[in-house]
Parts: sequence; C-alpha cells; structure tokens
Amino acid sequence: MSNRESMLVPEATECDYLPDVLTIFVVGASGDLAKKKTYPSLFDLHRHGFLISDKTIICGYARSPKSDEDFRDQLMPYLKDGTEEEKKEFLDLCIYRKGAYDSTDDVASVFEELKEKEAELGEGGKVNRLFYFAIPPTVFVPIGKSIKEAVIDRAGESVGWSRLIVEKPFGKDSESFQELSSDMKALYSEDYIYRIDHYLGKEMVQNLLILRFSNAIFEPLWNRNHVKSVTITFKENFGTKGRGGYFDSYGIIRDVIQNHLLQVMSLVAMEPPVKVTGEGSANYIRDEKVKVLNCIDPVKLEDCVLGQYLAAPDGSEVAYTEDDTVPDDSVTPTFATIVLWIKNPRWDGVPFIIKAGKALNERKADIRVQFKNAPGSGNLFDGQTITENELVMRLQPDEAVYIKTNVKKPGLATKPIMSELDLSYKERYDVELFDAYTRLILEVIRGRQATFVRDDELKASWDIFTPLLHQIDDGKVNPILYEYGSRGPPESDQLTERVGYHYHGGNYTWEKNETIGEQEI
Ligand SMILES: NC(=O)C1=CN([C@@H]2O[C@H](COP(=O)(O)OP(=O)(O)OC[C@H]3O[C@@H](n4cnc5c(N)ncnc54)[C@H](OP(=O)(O)O)[C@@H]3O)[C@@H](O)[C@H]2O)C=CC1
Ligand SMILES: O=C1O[C@H](COP(=O)(O)O)[C@@H](O)[C@H](O)[C@H]1O
Repeated sequence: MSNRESMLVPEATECDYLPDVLTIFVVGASGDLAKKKTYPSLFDLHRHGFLISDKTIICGYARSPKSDEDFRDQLMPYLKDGTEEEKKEFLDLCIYRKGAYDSTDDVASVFEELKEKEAELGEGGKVNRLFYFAIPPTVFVPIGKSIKEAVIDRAGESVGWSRLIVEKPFGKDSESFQELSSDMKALYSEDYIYRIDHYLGKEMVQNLLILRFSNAIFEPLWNRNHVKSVTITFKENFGTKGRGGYFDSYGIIRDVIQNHLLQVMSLVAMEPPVKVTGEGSANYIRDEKVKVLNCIDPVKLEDCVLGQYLAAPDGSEVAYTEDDTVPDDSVTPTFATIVLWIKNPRWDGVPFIIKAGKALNERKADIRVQFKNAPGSGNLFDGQTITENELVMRLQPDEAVYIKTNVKKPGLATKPIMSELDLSYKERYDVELFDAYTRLILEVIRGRQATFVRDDELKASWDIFTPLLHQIDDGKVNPILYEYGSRGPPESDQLTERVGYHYHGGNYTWEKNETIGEQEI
C-alpha cells in the first residue's frame, strides 16, 4: 500500500453511514457552484470509496428543463483526475429534475420518485438525506420551506438523518443576517444546518488546532507577552473576472474578510476548547470562536485602508470600473487592510491585521504570527541585526509551515542570519490534499459540525463589520486606487507598520535547496 493510500483508508473505515442509502439532493444543480465545486467534490468522494454506487442517489434540482443526459454532459468537463470509467460510473448516479423552489408540490413529486429508488436500494434498511443549497440566499427560505413540508415533515420511520448544507453569503449586514437567520430557524433547528465556509475545509486551517494545542512549544508563547502582531493575508493575482455584478454589491470585506479570514482568525485567537476532536467537540470549538469574536470591537475607519484596482500599467488588464458589469463610478473596495483588536486578557494590545485584495502581485493566503524580539539580543550580539521570529502557515499555494529563526551563518564567522525551520507539505508528504469542498461534504455526511459556522458566530462577525460596511455603502469612504499587479496601496504598509508589524525586508531570502552565500572568515 502506498503512503498516499495509507492516509486515505483509515478515514474510509470510520464512515459508519456507508451501509445506509444516501440521497443527495443538490438544489441549484444547473448553477456555477454546483458544476465547479459540488459535483466535482461528490465525484472525488465517490472515486475514493466514500460514496457507494448501489447505495447512493444524487438528484440535481433547478428551474431550467434538462434531460439527465444533457445534465451529465454539462458536468463532464468539470470532473478532473479520475479515469473515464470512474467518471461514467459517477455520472450514472446523477439524475436531474426540474421544479420551482417555492413549490412544495414540485419537490414532493420529485421525492415520490426518489422514495421508490431509496426503497429499491435500501431493501428495508435506513435512508439518510443530504440537501445541498447551491443557490443564492434569496431562495434559501422558499426552498427550505418546500423541502420541509414535502420531505422532512413526511419522513417515514426508515429515514435516519436529514442535513442541509447552505452556502454564503449569509446576509449583507447584521440586520439582513438576523432576518435570514430567524426565517431559517422557524423551519430548521441548528443541528440540521451546516453553513459552509470553504476556508474551514482547507488543509492548513484544519491543521491549526492540532498545531496550536498538541505542541508544548506554541501555547506558552501564544499571547500578548510574546506575540507582536498576527497577520492573515489573502491575495489574488486576478480581478473580478466577469463576476463584477455580484462583487460590486458585496466588496472585498463581505466577499472574503467577514467570513473566510475572520473564521481563520478566530481559530488562531480562541482559547483552548474543552475538546478538539470527538464527542461534543463541535460545540466546544464553536463556543470558543464566538467568545473571541465577541471580544472584538466594531472596526473603526482609522484602522483600515481600502483600495480599488486600476488597469495594469502595460494595459493587459482593465481597471475594476472598466468591467462591463461594474458601474463606472463604483467605490466598492477590491482591497482592504483592517486591524482588529481583541479585548481579552490573552490578546489585549496585539494587532490582528487582516489583508485581502484582488488583482495583486501574487495569489497566496497565509497566517503570520510575528513574535517580539528576544530580550537583550541587541546587546548580546553587539548590535548585529536580530530579527523577530515569525511562524508562518501558508494555506495556499503549496501548503507549508515555517518558522523564521535566527541561526549562526554556517562557516567561521559568528554572524546571526535569519533562516527557517521548514515543513513544506509537497516535500514531506506524498498525499493527495483534497479540495476543501470534498472534505467538508464528507464532514456533513459524518455529522461533524465543528468545521461549519454556527448562527451566533455569524452574528458576532457581522457586528464587527456592519458599521464600517454601512459607511462604505453610503459612499462615505473613497478607496485608494492601486495598479493591477501591485501589492496594493502603500498606505496599507504604513498602517501595518504603525500598529507594530515589522517587515524584515532584505534581511531574509529564502533559497530553496541551495547553499547560502559565500563563507565569511
Ligand atoms: N517552505 C516554504 O515554501 C518557504 C517559502 N518561503 C518563501 O520565501 C519568501 C519570503 O518569505 P517570507 O519572509 O515569509 O514572506 P515575504 O517576505 O514574502 O513577506 C513577508 C511579509 O511582509 C510583507 N511585505 C512584503 N513587502 C513589504 C514591504 N515592502 N513593506 C512591508 N511589508 C512587506 C508581505 O506582505 P504582502 O504579502 O502583502 O506583500 C508579508 O506579509 C516567500 O516567497 C515565501 O513563500 C520561505 C520559507 C519557507
Ligand atoms: O468565497 C470566495 O473565495 C474565493 C477564493 O477562494 P480560494 O479557495 O480560491 O482561495 C474568491 O475568489 C471569491 O471571490 C470569494 O467569493
């Protein structure tokens, strides 16, 4: 058995749902998300043995008419990696039915057919049902109501669990979130609902709690006495790429900061939960995330820099406002650096810097914990440069954890240089890292809610950003313009420096698998 297989198999054997029939009902199956993420992830689960052909029904549901064959042809180009035979076997499981989202009758009539299939496959055994909402939030409640009346309320004794996966955006501010949340709560209790934030499914984000709490070396340092700043960065080297219509009414804060990056930050900053894995851990973890979010004051304008991208200097890329789907006078930010302050005994005074932008110089996401300088090091080393240690966890591309550390430059001189303790995943592990969606759908099937966002977490996160978002929506803040392909507005570096982040600049170069410099005597 290869290393790759050995890392997969124990997971498959943990799946106690496998003997039951599983019906997956994908609402919005004709849409972009379903094609690009939901179905490819279901395919991944199927070809790795997490979904069993003669126990699984996958039914797509949306308003447009389509035959099963047409639907399968549309999915085919999005299925990557597997063999043609694996693709065919998976697509044979996928059927498509048309219906309205607000029609209990339409959903009921599809389920009449599905119940027959379930009975055929189940041979009297148990049936579980997963409903995936790959739809805009405006239709969460209508389809939620139709499913409840047509399926959940009429579930017979053979039905085991029913679970709902819902996708962001969960509102646009505190008020719209509350409205959506109370409408959904009137239909479903919290244990039915799995709110996806795909950043929680990324390998390195899943690694955070293990790294923090299973190593004796980190937790004693993880506080205001030793940490100087924490930076969470998200950069994309492309613009809104035709998604300007959606993006313009959201902006970068609603698009990635209020959700993905704040989720990552709450895992970095929270107190240890009662349990990280096993029985009860989902609520223990989420309790701690909410607590830390509730210690953050709403963002003040002076703690943020907003930007919007211009065209590329060589003319190869157009400015944000030149996108046909964006109004010419839009002031929607495509870049933001925001400093958050956690008012609790662990973090009081430590800046948590969240930086996110589109059309920048590179694509990357990372977490950077910068530690304070070693006490007395200036004197000990005769004024030679000693730089602050940094623990960096790179989420993408190329997952890595490295600690920037001062060591003696190899050779005869006694000169400190910055080097790294380096764990690069590609070099260390021969294992397929699954897409975040694949991982998260499997977690839903296993009934593990820890990596899904609870209602009260969302409330707390909207409360942090809502006053700022309203100022932006009211046109009270003009973003600073930056060139496509740059690092964003220079004011961002000025802000991070002002709050205490120290950029090491030319003191450090990473030279993969190469020797460092000339030997000094
Ligand atoms: N295992 C591995 O794969 C390892 C890879 N490396 C690589 O080595 C390189 C250097 O690593 P590292 O030192 O961690 O990261 P960088 O030097 O790229 O950046 C460090 C931080 O400084 C910021 N920054 C960059 N330029 C400026 C500036 N002019 N003023 C203020 N802030 C600035 C960056 O912000 P911003 O992102 O916004 O530009 C980033 O947050 C990277 O490419 C890294 O991937 C290093 C160690 C191990
Ligand atoms: O949710 C979103 O995330 C993507 C970035 O996801 P990643 O996994 O590729 O980092 C972002 O491009 C998009 O604008 C946003 O809506």
